[in-house]
Amino acid sequence: MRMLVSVRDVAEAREALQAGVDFIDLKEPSAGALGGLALPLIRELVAALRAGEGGLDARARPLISATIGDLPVAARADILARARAVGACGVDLVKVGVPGRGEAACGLLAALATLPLAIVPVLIADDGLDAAVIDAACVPPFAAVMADTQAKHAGSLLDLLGAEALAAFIERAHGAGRMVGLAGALRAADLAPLARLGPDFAGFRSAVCEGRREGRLDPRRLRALRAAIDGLATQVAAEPARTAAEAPAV
Ligand SMILES: O=C[C@H](O)COP(=O)(O)O
Repeated sequence: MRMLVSVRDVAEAREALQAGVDFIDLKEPSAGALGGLALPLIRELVAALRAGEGGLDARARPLISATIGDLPVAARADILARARAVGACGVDLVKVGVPGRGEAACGLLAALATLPLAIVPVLIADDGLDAAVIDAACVPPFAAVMADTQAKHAGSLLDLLGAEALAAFIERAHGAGRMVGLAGALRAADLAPLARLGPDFAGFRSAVCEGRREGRLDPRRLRALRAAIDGLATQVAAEPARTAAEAPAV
């Protein structure tokens, strides 16, 4: 399971790189769950990350994603324009929040699928995941699909949805050949169940900040989470052998 961390500036990007994250996600956490940074700042951060400026290690080469901001599903024209503008800043992936259910959300996904961009639909899952919306988000143009939460103080994505619903989401997305990411106030306690679910990556902000997610990244928490995720990989890799050897005959 790869690790995505949301950052708002060069100093935070440096902290995240030093901790060895796999994805740097450009976001303004105080502007909402998928708060967007100003376009000039996104361009500046992408250039600094690619060139290794400002103490950033260009050899680390994380994937760079950026969010477009929290926009209502009805603001389709604004969403498409903002996705194009963020994509033009040179990021690898453009994360677009898809709130709601039914035709409005599916219509937005169909429109996003026409853009010549590497878009990651982020299904806002506080009220559950709609099967039709999952299907519309799992079509080939999309680079990956994520589930995340809007309300960050109501528990983690796992608390809100439960492992069964998330397993069904991951199975559907993997079956369609999409990479899957999970986020939503995920904490260290969620790591073991997450690893069992097997998303391709997990996204973090709340768990790696001093205090609330609107605060600053905490290098100590970042490194501890990186180590815990690395430890999980070893643990999960060891599980099949142990299971085969120790499983009782039935
Ligand atoms: O995309 C990742 C998010 O920024 C995660 O934020 P969170 O851990 O506060 O939900």
